[in-house]
Amino acid sequence: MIEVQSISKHFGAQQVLRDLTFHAADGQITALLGANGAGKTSCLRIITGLLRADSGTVRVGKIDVAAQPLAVRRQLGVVGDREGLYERLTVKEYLTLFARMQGLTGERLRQSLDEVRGALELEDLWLRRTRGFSQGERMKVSLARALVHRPQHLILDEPTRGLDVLAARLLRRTLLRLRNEGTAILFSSHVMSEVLELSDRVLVMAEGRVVGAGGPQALMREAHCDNLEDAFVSLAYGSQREQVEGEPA
Ligand SMILES: Nc1ncnc2c1ncn2[C@@H]1O[C@H](COP(=O)(O)OP(=O)(O)OP(=O)(O)O)[C@@H](O)[C@H]1O
Repeated sequence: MIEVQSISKHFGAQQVLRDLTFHAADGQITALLGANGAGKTSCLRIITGLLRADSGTVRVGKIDVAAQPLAVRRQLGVVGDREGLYERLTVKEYLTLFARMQGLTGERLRQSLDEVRGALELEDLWLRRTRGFSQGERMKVSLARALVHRPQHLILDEPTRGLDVLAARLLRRTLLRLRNEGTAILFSSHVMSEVLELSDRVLVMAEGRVVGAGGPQALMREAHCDNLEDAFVSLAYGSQREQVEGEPA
């Protein structure tokens, strides 16, 4: 479970997160929907420990991110908005490096590498250096890096951006399988069809707060809309914006 409790964040004079509270449960896919600049990436970066909140707490699997960032990283897989591939390394070398940094050795290391190579269809790329990889190839390697230590929690920032149909489909299939295995998945997206297909729960963010939360169907009912895009527009750009999710997770 990922628990975000009353986090706030300023950049200079700009307040980007305002007393933000929500949770993402194990065995569920939770989507963060919000306009450009709503604060999704800032929020995800705080959860992963890349950015510090001004106030509030984040717990991943009950561990406080600010107090024990390394312990949290062991439980967390992250596919970020900036791909950090090491272009001189082959896929195998790159994933081995990250798996070792997560403490995997010997048979466990070998098994984990075999698993991600098969699950993400990396066979043809395995011994290639990542320099010049296409967007879809880079995503597959990033996702493999995020999953190689079998984390209980997975965070993805706009994961299907720039992917072709087959790569996006592989990603969606992988997320649904992980969800069914009990992983807590939190992802941001602007693609309504993808959010509708994948999400058990949607958090609509506007101006650094959650202004709507629930299953896609429930959000549509709440907004009196028959599609998610209209419901999102109504909730995110409606005149009355109140934080609706204030309960401790
Ligand atoms: N390091 C930073 N320094 C200054 N301002 C920042 C920084 N990071 C984010 N911001 C600002 O905070 C606001 C929220 O940005 P953030 O990237 O969290 O939004 P987002 O919801 O992910 O947007 P998008 O959908 O466009 O990716 C934006 O106005 C952005 O310019």
